[in-house]
Amino acid sequence: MPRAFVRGAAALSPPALVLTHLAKAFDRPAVDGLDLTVRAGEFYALLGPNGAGKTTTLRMVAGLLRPDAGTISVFGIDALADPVAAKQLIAWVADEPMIYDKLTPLEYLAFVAGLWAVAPVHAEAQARELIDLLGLGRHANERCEGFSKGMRQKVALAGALVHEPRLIILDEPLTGLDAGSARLVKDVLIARVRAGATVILTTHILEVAERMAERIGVIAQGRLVAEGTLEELARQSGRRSGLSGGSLEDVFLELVAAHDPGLAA
Ligand SMILES: Nc1ncnc2c1ncn2[C@@H]1O[C@H](COP(=O)(O)OP(=O)(O)OP(=O)(O)O)[C@@H](O)[C@H]1O
Repeated sequence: MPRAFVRGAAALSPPALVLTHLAKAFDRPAVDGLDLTVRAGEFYALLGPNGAGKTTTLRMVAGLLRPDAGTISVFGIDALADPVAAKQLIAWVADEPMIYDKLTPLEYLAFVAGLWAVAPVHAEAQARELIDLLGLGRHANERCEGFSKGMRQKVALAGALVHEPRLIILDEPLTGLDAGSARLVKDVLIARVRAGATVILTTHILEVAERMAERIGVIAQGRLVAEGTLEELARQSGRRSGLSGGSLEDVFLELVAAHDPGLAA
């Protein structure tokens, strides 16, 4: 499908994700009145220091945690009122995903596709394509129990994509992958965005956000403290510090320190 057509369709779609005043506290607030909008068809990276509330936010979007307050809308669907409809549009890939060790990648993907009621012929074609794209072809018929952490991560990603979700949410998807595997995962995600899907990922690898994301959101202490393209973020941080330019690392540390002086170097 031509890219311009895909882009045009995305522009007509409701946003992939709208969070308003989202809040969740454990013994103290983890997500604290978060407002965030991710457009349809966008590659969006969520950055923030350890404990900023990124995973908690995404777990609420994926329907794994109930917010204390706020709203979650996924392509216009109220995810709190109709979680099943929202979940059908979402793929969630945790930072330490669970897969079934006794199954082979092909069996696991067939199982997951069955849960989503994907037609078996289509599911098998999807599964084989994903397994090949992620470099797992040689292991397609081996049980996952002998797989390395990186191989398991790729099986989990393939499982999350097999029902062709419109919103793909990944928590630290590239941590622990070698350079070759990371490249394969990045290529698969970019291909999905080109085909019209929306990707939201968290990462501590700033270069990933810098190179892949169309927009970057920075979270600190459970709130969105800055958002935009890399250039926009640099301008926001430059205005504060009186400096301009700088790498995403400079900009990120500046923005986070401005909202949490305890983190200032
Ligand atoms: N299940 C839980 N029970 C108690 N506290 C929790 C729980 N999950 C998260 N928290 C707390 O909520 C806060 C936000 O955690 P969260 O995992 O969302 O941060 P994060 O931005 O994803 O951090 P990291 O980059 O380290 O993964 C932290 O203070 C954390 O200790």
